[in-house]
Amino acid sequence: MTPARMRPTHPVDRRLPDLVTAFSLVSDASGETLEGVTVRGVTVASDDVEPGDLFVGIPGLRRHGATFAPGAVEAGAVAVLTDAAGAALLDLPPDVPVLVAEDPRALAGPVAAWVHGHPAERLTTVAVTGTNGKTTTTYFVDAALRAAHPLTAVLGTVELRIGDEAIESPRTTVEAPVLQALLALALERGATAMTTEASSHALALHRTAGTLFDVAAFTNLQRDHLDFHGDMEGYFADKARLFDPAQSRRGVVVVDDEWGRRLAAQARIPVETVATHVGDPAAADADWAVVGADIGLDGVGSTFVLRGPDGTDHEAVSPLPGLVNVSNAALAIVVAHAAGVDLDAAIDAVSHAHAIPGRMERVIERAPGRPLGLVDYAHTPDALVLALEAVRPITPGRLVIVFGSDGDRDRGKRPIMGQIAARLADVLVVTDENPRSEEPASIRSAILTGVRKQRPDLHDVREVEPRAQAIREALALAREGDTVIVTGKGHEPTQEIAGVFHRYNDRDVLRAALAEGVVGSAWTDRTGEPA
Ligand SMILES: CC(=O)N[C@H]1[C@@H](OP(=O)(O)OP(=O)(O)OC[C@H]2O[C@@H](n3ccc(=O)[nH]c3=O)[C@H](O)[C@@H]2O)O[C@H](CO)[C@@H](O)[C@@H]1O[C@H](C)C(=O)N[C@@H](C)C(=O)N[C@H](CCC(=O)O)C(=O)O
Ligand SMILES: Nc1ncnc2c1ncn2[C@@H]1O[C@H](COP(=O)(O)OP(=O)(O)OP(=O)(O)O)[C@@H](O)[C@H]1O
Repeated sequence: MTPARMRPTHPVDRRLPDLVTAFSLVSDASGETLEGVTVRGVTVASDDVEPGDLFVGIPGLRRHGATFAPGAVEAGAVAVLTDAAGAALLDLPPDVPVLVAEDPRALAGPVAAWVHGHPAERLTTVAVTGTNGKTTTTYFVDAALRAAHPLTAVLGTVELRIGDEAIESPRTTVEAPVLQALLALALERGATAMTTEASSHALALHRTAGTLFDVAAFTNLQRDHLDFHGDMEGYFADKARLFDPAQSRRGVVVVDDEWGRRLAAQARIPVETVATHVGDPAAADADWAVVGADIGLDGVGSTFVLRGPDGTDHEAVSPLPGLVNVSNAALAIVVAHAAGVDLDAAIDAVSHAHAIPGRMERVIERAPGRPLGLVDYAHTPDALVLALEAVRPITPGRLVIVFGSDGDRDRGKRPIMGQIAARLADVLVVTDENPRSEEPASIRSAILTGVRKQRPDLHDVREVEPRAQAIREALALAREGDTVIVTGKGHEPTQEIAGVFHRYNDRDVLRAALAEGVVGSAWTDRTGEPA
């Protein structure tokens, strides 16, 4: 099923004249024409139209959505909402009312919320924004919300999940009408809470408009997406939109970086602050602070002490490796508490949070005769450093990495990623990620240029394709005490090669290789050297 089809199964027919009145829309249709029309869904994409929909023709960044109104009407749209420029493009049958508003993109969410009966008002809702850690934090928050809510929904980069039913997600934050329909469906299924990632694109493009979140969360801000937001100020301003009274009731902000401190100072909603770096001066002024952390608990996660606003210390656990996940876990606990979950229950639930698909996911558990096998989404230099630094303290043996770099994307990062891997890991298996239209060998070659800077003799470096074979070779090289980390693709269910999406998943390959008995097979006891 596609996300656009995840709609309530019992939609309510809403009278178009009521919608016109509720949003003060201008209509070209006579009162009589409007009178007979009812809408039961909303979409901004002609391909997603279902019979009975209102099609919103958005003036896009590339083209005007109104151009696609005839196709939308053919597919069953009963009315069109657009702006004056869009209306001027239209030549529709006279029985299809055209409604005009100044900013249809900003209205798509509120109109969809209205059509679906404002589902968010009947759910506990949380939105998580920030450059890194959104997915992880969202799943930790969901784990904590489940302590108080029998059925929850979680929406983000990895999947769109309601209870135990999930479909692949097309992007980090779905289109505004899709979000409202998902909320309505979640309600129908009996959910009482929902957590979503809110990307900066989504906030800039009003995809979350129409929902007043109970709690908004901010992880951090690092350089990213400047092609879209212009500069860091623009990027920050778009993230800050989530902390507006029209968008969220209250906020929880990590104040480890300057952007978080600015956000907390300027937000026009009540904000609780969280400092997650032990010993950071920011902790003195923060409401919540991580005052001690012990990484490597049970060979993987970490324990930490979270000091609350009343000065009480709480022992907590992050089930995922590395200090960044102490940050994410601390934030999630405070967010869930702000959303009404008992603090001890939130702490307990986060400590037992299930694996997050492709985020430091433990696919092979460390065991006698076996390495630890992890899959992580790190696909930028910064994330790669964090991932490898997180894994080193939990690796008594050698750290083996399988990695590549994307085609048709930032070429500059390829040698940097190679150099980082050579510096922070012991054994490197360089392979393909999503080569897209590029020649895979030339991407690997650029990575190896960076590897050579750090390790000119290429000792313990292999170049292997295809990716599945690279994972098998890494496992063959690994022994008890080692860690094999496969980075770059995380949960992704496909690999894009020469324009074709092939079904492929790192976790499946790791599991299959384990089952085939590949672990350690490259070693011969006689020589002590891998074959
Ligand atoms: C850069 C960006 O975010 N673009 C978004 C923007 O597109 P746009 O304004 O360029 O749309 P357009 O192509 O000019 O089309 C205008 C309108 O015509 C409609 N249309 C277009 C073609 C057609 O056949 N029928 C039709 O109805 C489109 O749905 C749209 O409503 O508005 C569209 C409608 O809301 C979005 O679908 C589209 O997201 C595109 C698909 C996208 O890829 N966005 C990515 C960059 C994104 O949002 N990523 C973030 C995560 C970023 C990260 O952290 O990595 C995310 O939340 O996933
Ligand atoms: N709090 C954090 N600070 C910095 N880096 C982090 C943090 N949490 C996770 N990371 C790193 O960022 C990468 C992506 O993590 P995650 O998927 O949770 O973030 P995200 O914001 O959802 O990013 P994306 O939208 O790309 O999935 C991981 O590889 C991890 O190593």
